[in-house]
Amino acid sequence: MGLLRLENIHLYFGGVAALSGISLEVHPGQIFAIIGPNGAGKTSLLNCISGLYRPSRGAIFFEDRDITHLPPHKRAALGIARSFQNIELFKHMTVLDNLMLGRHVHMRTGLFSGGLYWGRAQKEEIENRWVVEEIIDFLEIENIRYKPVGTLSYGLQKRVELGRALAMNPKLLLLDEPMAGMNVEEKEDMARFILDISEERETTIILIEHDMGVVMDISDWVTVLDFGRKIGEGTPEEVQRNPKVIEAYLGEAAG
Ligand SMILES: Nc1ncnc2c1ncn2[C@@H]1O[C@H](COP(=O)(O)OP(=O)(O)OP(=O)(O)O)[C@@H](O)[C@H]1O
Repeated sequence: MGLLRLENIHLYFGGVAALSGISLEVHPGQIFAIIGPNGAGKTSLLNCISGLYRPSRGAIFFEDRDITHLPPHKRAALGIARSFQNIELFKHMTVLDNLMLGRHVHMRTGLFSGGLYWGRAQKEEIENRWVVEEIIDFLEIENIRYKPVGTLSYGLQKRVELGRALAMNPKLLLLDEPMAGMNVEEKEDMARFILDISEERETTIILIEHDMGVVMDISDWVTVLDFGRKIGEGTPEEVQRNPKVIEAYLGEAAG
């Protein structure tokens, strides 16, 4: 059974078709890559999955439940978390506080409850702190937990953003170009964390990435988009041999 299923997704902006009839199935535990040239529709597809965009046509199922009409926060509560192409953290706040904010989807008492609920809120806060400390260990960012995010290097900020998505304990993690703008060493670290998230935390991952070396190294399955259509899919080996994919994208990426 697929964890996530997209059926015939169409998305229009005015007269422009950003996505034309995309169907796909993501299985539990997969690292599932979406690749394709600029403007192919990758981010639009991710936005349809997270709920930021509502498809013009088609349906989306998560754990066999139709989520097509659910808003982003309800999808997040079901276990779908995302990171953004451009870092969207609170730069003046510490690493720890940014990660604690990532826990808010799990707080029953809410951020501003007081009085009567104080005891429960305090207990939840302590539990949340445990979860976040475990993520801090996992991402090896113990020594920067009290630093304001804005003072960190780009690579570390991306790692904190990953941590914030992980703080939601997602079943499905959506990563939009997690390695963009990184140097080789930072990319290697990020690739290792993605593999560890998949293996140790048993989280399914959908990944948009332009670095083909990384994609082919770490993905289980690759889907290729071009002009809003799916032009190929398969294992990394299959996709690299697909003439349509080579013509539309890989030839250009390799050259
Ligand atoms: N909010 C929007 N309003 C209007 N058009 C949009 C919007 N978002 C995306 N598009 C259009 O939809 C098409 C697909 O864009 P999208 O950003 O999904 O591609 P992409 O594959 O993620 O590209 P890149 O690799 O450059 O990030 C493009 O033609 C783009 O101009």
